[in-house]
Amino acid sequence: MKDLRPIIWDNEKNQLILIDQRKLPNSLEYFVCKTYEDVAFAIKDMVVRGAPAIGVSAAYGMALAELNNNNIACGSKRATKTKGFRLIEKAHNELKNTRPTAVNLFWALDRCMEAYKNNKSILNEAKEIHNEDIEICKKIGQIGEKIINDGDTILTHCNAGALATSAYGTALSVIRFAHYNNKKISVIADETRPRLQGANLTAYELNYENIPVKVITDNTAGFLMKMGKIDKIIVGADRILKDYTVFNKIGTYSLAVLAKYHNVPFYVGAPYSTFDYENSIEDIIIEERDEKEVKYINNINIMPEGVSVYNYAFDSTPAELITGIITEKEIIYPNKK
Ligand SMILES: CSC[C@@H](O)[C@@H](O)C(=O)COP(=O)(O)O
Repeated sequence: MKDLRPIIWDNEKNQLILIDQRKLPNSLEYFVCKTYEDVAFAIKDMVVRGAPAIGVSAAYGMALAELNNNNIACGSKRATKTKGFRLIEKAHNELKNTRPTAVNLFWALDRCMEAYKNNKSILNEAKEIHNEDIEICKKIGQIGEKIINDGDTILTHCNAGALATSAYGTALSVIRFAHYNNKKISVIADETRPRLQGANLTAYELNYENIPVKVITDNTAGFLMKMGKIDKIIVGADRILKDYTVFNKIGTYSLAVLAKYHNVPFYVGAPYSTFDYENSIEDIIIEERDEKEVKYINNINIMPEGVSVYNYAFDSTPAELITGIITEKEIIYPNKK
């Protein structure tokens, strides 16, 4: 079976093709980006989501800005070098403002800006970031699968799978490679309110590869741990600080606390591009999304008029709750002396 590739660069038409994740699991449709503004919209509206995937998409957004810029430069209204630079800077800023928490976005955009400043092709840089991400995710799976035992039931949160990256995923790459190595595993996917990435995306991609998966409401996780039905938890990450504080989808912290209480090993799968060595916890902006995501289910209001909500998209989990961080190079054990 062909593996899921959420990000495709169309070399003939010079356009970016994304799996439209808003439409899953009911239909597999594609969203075409011809300009960097299309890419900015796709990230904001969560056509594409997941830390590595938004980084790679944003890099192609920069490439589209460069290509469209070259078209202007070649046309009748030939742009001056300074005007060209300003246009690339504008794309860089607009793409940076799409989502605030996942560091891969800023990392990929800065890498493309640097390439541009050094007179290199942004498109080549974007393709490099894309190909690297595929290899890195594969490595995370190959290194991480060693922690999985035959017969394990693994709980995961949100979607840290192929759909959140260029292929394989981070947390789900570990699960995939255990499955590829014939370990009999099963997965419990938190539905992940309010956007339901677990129910819509994780269940979709595991089912697509015939990896056994069951979906639970988020508030079922503790009870399953109490009954001894969870052997391990593996989640992804949107940002990891130098003290190994992990920012990930809202609900990750609650899971980690529950895991500690129930002695369930708690792992994070993430590439080094997710590490942020510069900022500390108080510098990180936790995205707050539209309250409609909580207030409405299937376009039907579920709350009394005038009542407000909290809709934080991410939370932070301290290193003391984390058993290991699986990267493309090694497994880091933050609490091993
Ligand atoms: C491999 S991706 C890790 C995270 O990006 C993922 O778990 C997550 O929290 C995604 O959040 P989302 O809001 O869907 O972009």
